[in-house]
Amino acid sequence: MPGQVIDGKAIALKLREAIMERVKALKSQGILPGLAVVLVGEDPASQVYVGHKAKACQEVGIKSEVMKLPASTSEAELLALVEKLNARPDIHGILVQLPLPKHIHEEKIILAISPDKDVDGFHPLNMGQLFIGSPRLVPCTPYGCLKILQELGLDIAGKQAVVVGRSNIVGKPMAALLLQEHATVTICHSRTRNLSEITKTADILVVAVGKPNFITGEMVKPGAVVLDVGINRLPTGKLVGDVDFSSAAEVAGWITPVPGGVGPMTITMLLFNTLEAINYARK
Ligand SMILES: Nc1nc(=O)c2c([nH]1)NC[C@@H]1CN(c3ccc(C(=O)N[C@@H](CCC(=O)O)C(=O)O)cc3)C=[N+]21
Repeated sequence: MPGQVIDGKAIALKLREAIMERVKALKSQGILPGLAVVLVGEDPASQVYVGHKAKACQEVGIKSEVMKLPASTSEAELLALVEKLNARPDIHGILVQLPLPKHIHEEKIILAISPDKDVDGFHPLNMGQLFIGSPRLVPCTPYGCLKILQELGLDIAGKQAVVVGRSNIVGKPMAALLLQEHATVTICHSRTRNLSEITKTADILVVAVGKPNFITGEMVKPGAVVLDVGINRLPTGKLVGDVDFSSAAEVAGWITPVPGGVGPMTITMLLFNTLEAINYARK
């Protein structure tokens, strides 16, 4: 029997309604949540994502400030802007859109963002807190994947979870979150041998490799939950994930589509983290 398609958009909308209520309550206490989104360069895909983020903020009542800087911006100039934003009491969250132009060291910028305003959860302090089991601000995409599992009422404890991809922004924090929820976690990557033997053991399969249709139905355990983090634009203009949806959906118990799966949850968790960051703001 083909698996059920997970409506990430519907789950995201439901969570955003709760976020909207929290924003209202904060405003009645005189607190206006503020998010700064910094975009360096003119990458068209990044422009679109930043637009989505600003619109989502507006819809729930969060103040967003989008700062667009030319690709020629120096590392020192970007660091100076981050310092300014760190010091602003009206800005609770700072997101510097990645990837950055090659002449800017991403690691240096991430380190410069105050861990208290790091709504991406990429700062080593927040990443470290997650890995020692005391999560603070949690990276939005893996957090969104966890919320999907929780909202659907799917058990994680004791399950076999396989994460395909070992990036700092998705694979590693995803593995840490699943471990925290008591799954038995395996991380696979480009050097993994017998990948399909391992993916076939997964009750929960999370795929974040950036390769269109990389995981096919034969690699999926019958009944598994498949979360597809990939967003790949084909030359035809079609948007596809890292999972071959049609073959995997025949085998999986639950599966996220692309678009309309994990993506809307990522933005929802960014809104959520912006409200969380208010708790870390210095009074
Ligand atoms: N510092 C930083 N933080 C990020 O969180 C970050 C980043 N840099 N750089 C780029 C990636 C990408 N990303 C997406 C978020 C939402 C959708 C999303 O909402 N997708 C929708 C629509 C897709 C579409 O139509 O284009 C969907 O999947 O249904 C996609 C991609 C956040 N990123």
